[in-house]
Amino acid sequence: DRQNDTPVGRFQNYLRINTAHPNPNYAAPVAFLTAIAQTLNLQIQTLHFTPSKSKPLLLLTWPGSHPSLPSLLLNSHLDSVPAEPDKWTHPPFSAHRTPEGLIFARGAQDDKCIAIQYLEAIRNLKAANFTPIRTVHVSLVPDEEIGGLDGAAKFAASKQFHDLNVGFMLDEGQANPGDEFRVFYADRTPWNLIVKAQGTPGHGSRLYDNGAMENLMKSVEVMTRFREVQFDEVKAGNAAISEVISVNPVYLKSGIPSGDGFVMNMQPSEAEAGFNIRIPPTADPELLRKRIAEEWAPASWNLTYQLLEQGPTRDFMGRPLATATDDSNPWWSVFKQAIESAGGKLAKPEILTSTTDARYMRQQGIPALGFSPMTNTPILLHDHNEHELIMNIFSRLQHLFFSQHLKDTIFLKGIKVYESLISALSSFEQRSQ
Ligand code: MET
Ligand SMILES: [Zn+2]
Ligand SMILES: [Zn+2]
Repeated sequence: DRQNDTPVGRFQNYLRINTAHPNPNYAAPVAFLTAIAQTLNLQIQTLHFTPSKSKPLLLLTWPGSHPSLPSLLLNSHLDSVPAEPDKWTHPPFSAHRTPEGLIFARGAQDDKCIAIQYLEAIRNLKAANFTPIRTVHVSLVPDEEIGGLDGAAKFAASKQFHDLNVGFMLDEGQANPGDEFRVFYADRTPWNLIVKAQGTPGHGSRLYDNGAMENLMKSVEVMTRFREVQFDEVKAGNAAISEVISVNPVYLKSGIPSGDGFVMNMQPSEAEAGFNIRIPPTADPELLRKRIAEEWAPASWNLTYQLLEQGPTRDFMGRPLATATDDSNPWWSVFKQAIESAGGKLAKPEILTSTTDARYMRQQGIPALGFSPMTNTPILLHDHNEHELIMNIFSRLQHLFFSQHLKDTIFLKGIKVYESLISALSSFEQRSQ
């Protein structure tokens, strides 16, 4: 119907497909986006990087007039983090639109908005008879929220990807409560660290050395001190959060279960803690590995550890994963001009506090920027009541009362920004890149 046959209608319908972990439905969004791509006359491929074929990657292509030039890649992930429906004002997969034009849904900001914006921008450019010089690809990838190992990681390492000859990539960014567009030239790489302690068990009343709890607590204390030193740099204004190493405990596990509680008069022989670590490109990963082995989880305290590095920290040449935002990167000035010609103002380029799939493309040496067209919007990714917002004072006041959404005017303006970006970046002719 007519309501559905609009950019906002398509956005809402996409949001109504539940692609939240731990069991994202990938078949439905692939079918949905394929149908849109057919109406746009794009080339459509569904790639699989797992034997079960349960994690499809949809690759859409708009061939350029000079297909031998390096191409432009626009990326968005299909999956989202889970939602706790009880804590939302509107059900997280209803894509409810308030009278003020706020759309509530898990994935509204992270990052289903950009998938639809890419496709609507292409629709408008095609309607205006624009022909790209460079080929434009849109990748809709699975599993970003769980590390991308069966998604972007395998895609970026594949022959299919290599054959795309990608020259530049745009990926997701983060909303800005202010009115500048945020752009990200690097991510922090996530490491998951599990520290396991063993120790002497015994009666709950005894005082002795080398208990599992004591050994684990020593580790937690050392890591907490490291965390404080990093955080103090941020608090003192010497660094942004994204420029330091963060180490946050995410679970603690020990004790001898009894009924719905624990045995209280026994000291356990095993204890475990999990940490989420994020490493900026400026940090030395080797130094951190050494620190973990020698200071955080030394064998001399009866500690062992598992370190899962979720993706690279260095590119294929051993360089930090950061995209240049100066004249050494010819794509940068084209990007910047495209934002300006759409009437936007760019914020100072930042490192992203969190992580995106762009790290896998940067690893291949491809310049990649994280970008968000969400200005004047509260940062609600992974939060309850994710949404988009308007710019006038009346709406800002309204926002005080309806603080959880993606305002459709911001969403529609975002389509215009992507039209400007796609047309400029795909028309950029310099051959050396
Ligand atoms: C665990 S890989 C990254 C997943 C998600 N984008 C995050 O930053 O947490
Ligand atoms: Zn995301
Ligand atoms: Zn996310």
